[in-house]
This record gives sequence, structure tokens and C-alpha cells, in this order.
Amino acid sequence: MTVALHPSIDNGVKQGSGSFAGGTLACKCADHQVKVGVKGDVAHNHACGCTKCWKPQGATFSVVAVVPRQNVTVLENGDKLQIVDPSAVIQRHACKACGTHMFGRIENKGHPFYGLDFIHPELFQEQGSQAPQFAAFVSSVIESGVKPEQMAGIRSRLKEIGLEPYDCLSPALMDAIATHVAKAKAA
Ligand SMILES: N[C@@H](CCC(=O)N[C@@H](CSCO)C(=O)NCC(=O)O)C(=O)O
Ligand SMILES: [Zn+2]
Ligand SMILES: [Zn+2]
Repeated sequence: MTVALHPSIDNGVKQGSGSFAGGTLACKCADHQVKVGVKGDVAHNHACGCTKCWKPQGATFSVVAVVPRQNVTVLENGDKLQIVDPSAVIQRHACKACGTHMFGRIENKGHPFYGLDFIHPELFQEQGSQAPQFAAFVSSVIESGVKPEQMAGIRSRLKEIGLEPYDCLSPALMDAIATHVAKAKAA
């Protein structure tokens, strides 16, 4: 049986249109859905194995991407949003009724990713946003109950669908973080 990672990638990674102009994210409630508008395409889309990112029922990984925070607007039913963990670096604003994370925001102005919000592209009502590019925090799925002996199968399935597995972020993002830290130290 094929290893299940996340419903949006289990049948293969669908490439983005390359011209996604943005759209609306909707939560999983049957009515009074929380709706969040996003301008423009997402960036650095990835599968994330960490315990903090929201996953749909039964998924092992989340699929999460970033957008400039000024491109994110709560459109409807914002009164249903609450911050999951105010002490986390990424403050995830989730629907109180269905638990779906609508956007994650970094409020620490010194953080390397300050200015970017984390969103889940599968919640777009529209098609065509950037496809996942890699898999991050892969070893962290063990913290959610995956057995260590399942990891070889998970990593090989990720590679099979074109998502290079990393146990932190991708080298490009880790380099960006280190560059920010080095500049902050030098200042
Ligand atoms: N092993 C931990 C890792 C959690 C973690 O550090 N997650 C990253 C990536 S989230 C999106 O890529 C992170 O930056 N977290 C900050 C935060 O969540 O506030 C675990 O699995 O919990
Ligand atoms: Zn909801
Ligand atoms: Zn994560």
C-alpha cells in the first residue's frame, strides 16, 4: 500500500499555473465559513511534518506556504478566529468551530520571516497556486506517532513525488535564516 502523506499530494504533485493571482481561503465549517482573502501567489510551498502546522483529518503532513502579510485580509466571520498558541513564533489563527488554521502570523519583528504569513493553499477555493517544492521537518512526524521504522518508506515516497525530504527547512531557507542572523549579529 502506498504511504499516505496528504490528500493534495498523494496522487502526485500538481504544478501551479505560474500566474495565480490570489484567491479566497475557506475553513471547513458547513456554514458561516471563515474566509480569508490572499492577493497574489504563494511562495516556498512545502509539505511540513511538524506537530504545529494544521493538517486535514488523517494526514501525516501539512502543506503550508508563505505570502506577504499585507496580502492577507480576513473577509468573513473573523469573529470565529482565535490564536492557537500565543507563545508560538508563528501565531496560528484558527477557526474555533472546525479547527482549521486560516493563517499563521509572526509578530516578532526580529524574526527572519517577519512580514510573511503562513497559509494552507489547499484551502483556496481557486486552483493554480504554486505547488509544494520540498518537504520540511520530516523527522518530526515521529512526534505525532509515526514509527521510526516507517521513515524510510515516507522519505522514499516524498522523493518519488518530487519533494526532497529535509529534517528542517530547505537549504535555501536555512541559508536565508543564517544570513539574517549573521547580519543581526554584525549590526
Ligand atoms: N519538532 C518540532 C518542530 C516545530 C518547528 O520548528 N516547526 C517550524 C516549521 S513550521 C512551517 O514550516 C517552525 O518554524 N515553527 C515555529 C512555530 O511553529 O511557531 C515539532 O514538530 O513540533
Ligand atoms: Zn470553520
Ligand atoms: Zn510546520
